[in-house]
Amino acid sequence: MIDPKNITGIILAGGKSSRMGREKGLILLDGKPFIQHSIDALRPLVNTILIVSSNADYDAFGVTRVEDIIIESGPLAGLHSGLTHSKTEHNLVISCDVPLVTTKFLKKLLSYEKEDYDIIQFEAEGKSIPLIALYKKQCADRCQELLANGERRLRKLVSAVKTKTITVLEKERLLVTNMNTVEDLKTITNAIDH
Ligand SMILES: Nc1nc2c(ncn2[C@@H]2O[C@H](COP(=O)(O)OP(=O)(O)OP(=O)(O)O)[C@@H](O)[C@H]2O)c(=O)[nH]1
Repeated sequence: MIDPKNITGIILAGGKSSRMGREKGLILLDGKPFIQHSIDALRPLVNTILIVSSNADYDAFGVTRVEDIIIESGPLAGLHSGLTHSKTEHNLVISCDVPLVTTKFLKKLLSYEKEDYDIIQFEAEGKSIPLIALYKKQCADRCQELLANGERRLRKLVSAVKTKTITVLEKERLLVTNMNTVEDLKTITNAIDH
């Protein structure tokens, strides 16, 4: 397992939340904002947490906030900024809209560290999940090159570097639920209430 002092937690929260209609990271689930769920899941595994967003409302969470260096360019640019600001080789990256992710689940990403991958990500039902993943800081340079070429697709980064993909178990599927719409929120609120 990697020492927490060698890992930074990076939470991407700089999106437009246009499908949800309000700032996703601030939505309450079980009385706690999504972003606080992410902070709590990361906290035991890392010494430093960075929120990547231009929204100063996130300053209320007592965590360092950094802004995108390349603006209006989506999650790849958020990742670029987070990795550029990070002072550690290893970086646990999550989006702010997966509030059911747990520490135990994230720990799985840390167990392959000796194999020297640039990215260790999950996949579920044939779809990769690069926004719940472990990244080497050196990926920042590749992000920058891609963005400079007008590329915004995270999967272009994933396919360009040494990547390990771990399949999410059936019983873990709920944990990676991505909340993009009010419907998603209703479905999940019902699922965890029952
Ligand atoms: N820092 C940063 N994060 C971003 C950016 N775009 C998206 N994200 C984050 O990346 C994750 C996935 O974003 P999406 O759900 O694809 O996009 P979104 O803009 O948040 O939502 P929609 O407007 O509904 O597409 C979320 O945690 C976003 O906050 C960006 O330009 N900068």
